[in-house]
Amino acid sequence: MLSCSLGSQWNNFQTVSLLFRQRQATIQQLDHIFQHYSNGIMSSFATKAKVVFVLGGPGAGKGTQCSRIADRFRFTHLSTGDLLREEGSREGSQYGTMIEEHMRDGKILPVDVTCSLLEKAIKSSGNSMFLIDGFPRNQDNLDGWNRRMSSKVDMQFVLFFDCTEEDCVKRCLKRGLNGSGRIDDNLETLKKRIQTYNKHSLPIIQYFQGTGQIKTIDAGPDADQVFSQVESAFLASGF
Ligand SMILES: Nc1ncnc2c1ncn2[C@@H]1O[C@H](COP(=O)(O)OP(=O)(O)O)[C@@H](O)[C@H]1O
Ligand SMILES: O=c1ccn([C@@H]2O[C@H](COP(=O)(O)OP(=O)(O)O)[C@@H](O)[C@H]2O)c(=O)[nH]1
Repeated sequence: MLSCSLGSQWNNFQTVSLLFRQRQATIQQLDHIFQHYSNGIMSSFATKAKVVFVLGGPGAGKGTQCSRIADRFRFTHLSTGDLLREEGSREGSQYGTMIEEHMRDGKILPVDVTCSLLEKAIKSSGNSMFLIDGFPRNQDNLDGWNRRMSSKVDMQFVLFFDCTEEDCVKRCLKRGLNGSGRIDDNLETLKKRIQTYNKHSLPIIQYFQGTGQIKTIDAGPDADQVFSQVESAFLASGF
């Protein structure tokens, strides 16, 4: 039996090399053995992509912190909101109107739309470590992800930015006033986003709390102080 550990792969190569030196195998046999062993070595390196989900209320600071984590720990930051906005404004997209309407109403898009964009971004990134920012936001998201993606990646943990409703609203309104250009950074949509968050996203956060996969960050202080908590959480997980 071939083992996938590097130690035994090395022993296998030593055996092949000995056979060759002792002229006890034909070139064809050696080639066959070499292919077999090198496939084993390749599979021992082909590890699954690592994924961290990043959750929290609208404006909690998920995007701000994800940029810093990506720089510090070499993750690729996949903001589901940004992926949806890009898809929504892509010429010829069949989802343009649907995305705009859902965002304006603070509603969550069907998981197939979001998951397809995530899968495409993961495949084309060239990286193997991902922050998935703003997803999963409801049971449909979580079920769809589990059906489609969970066996293809290694979920590490869920980073939860715990922020008061008051701070969330203030930050989004300020972001809007500073020219975010987002159709949902206004008071009317924000009320709906907060309702959606409380009704659909909090139960998902509570679910992950139950499974022990959550790392909670106090998102109230300034961004530097928040990042020092985040950094400790990643270092404690071996990143
Ligand atoms: N810790 C913080 N304190 C105050 N403002 C913050 C903090 N973190 C982010 N912000 C600001 O709040 C707004 C929302 O942050 P963002 O990272 O875009 O949130 P999210 O991705 O959760 O919607 C941005 O304008 C950002 O500059
Ligand atoms: O997985 C996702 C992520 C975002 N959205 C939509 O995109 C909006 C903006 O999301 P984003 O993450 O950009 O902003 P946040 O509300 O977290 O500040 C949400 O209100 C939803 O309408 C969605 O449907 N599914």
